[in-house]
Amino acid sequence: MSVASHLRADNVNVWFGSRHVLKDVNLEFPSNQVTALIGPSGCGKSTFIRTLNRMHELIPSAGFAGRVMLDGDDIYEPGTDPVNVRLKIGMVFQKPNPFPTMSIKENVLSGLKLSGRSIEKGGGELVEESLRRASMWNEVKDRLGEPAISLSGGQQQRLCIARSLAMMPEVLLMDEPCSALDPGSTRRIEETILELKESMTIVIVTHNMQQAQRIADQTAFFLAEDGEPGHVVEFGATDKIFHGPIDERTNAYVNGHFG
Ligand SMILES: Nc1ncnc2c1ncn2[C@@H]1O[C@H](COP(=O)(O)OP(=O)(O)OP(=O)(O)O)[C@@H](O)[C@H]1O
Repeated sequence: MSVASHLRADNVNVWFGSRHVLKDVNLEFPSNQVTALIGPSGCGKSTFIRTLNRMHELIPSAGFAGRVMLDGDDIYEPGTDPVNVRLKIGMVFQKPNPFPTMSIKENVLSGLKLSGRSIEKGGGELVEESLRRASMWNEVKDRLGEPAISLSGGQQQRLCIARSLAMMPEVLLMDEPCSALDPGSTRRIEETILELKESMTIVIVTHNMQQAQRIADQTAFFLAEDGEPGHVVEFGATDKIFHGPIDERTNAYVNGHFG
């Protein structure tokens, strides 16, 4: 298993208009590891994760400074195509967002089609592989032509994961992927994440402290204090953040005293 560093944020700063919302974020995401981003609402976790694949810049008032290095190359380097960046660094959102009337199979292939990539041999093998990796092949293999809306919420979220996987990303960003799901579906997604990390780098925003401890190798605690921009208070091995944090604010947050 590779331990080479894969994704790295160097001095990331973010603004919305003139409002500075993230200050000097430096984080490292080694390959084959899951990193959890935790912190109270509004501290900038979603904003930060969107800088990691250049989705942040789709917001008109968005400002950005810093570097995000993918295997040594800055994804913000002038001349770099953001569409290519987003193919390598996929994203799964809080609310499952499959195309509701498109079939399960078409949904898996939809990201590829939208990006204009060619699909080999009708895509059958890729659909199967992606659904297997998202741990839902056995559930849907006999109903690939049915619309995505016929799936449960948890299945729809795994379909969205399969859609991302069909693009063969190197990194998967997940913004609270289980917040709309029941505990059973949440567990299944967590199992999927642990399997996926064997082949990619994963960054996940979560409000669920148990979830971070179950799946994350390392954890970063974000905080925005007294109108100041959000920043990383503490970053390290998940066990250390939850059971031996250095900073008193981390200790208070992970033990549910605020946020
Ligand atoms: N599109 C936007 N335009 C202006 N301000 C925004 C926009 N999106 C987020 N913000 C502001 O940026 C700050 C960080 O928001 P963000 O959603 O990243 O926080 P978060 O930690 O992910 O919160 P939550 O846990 O509630 O999802 C907040 O003050 C928010 O109001």
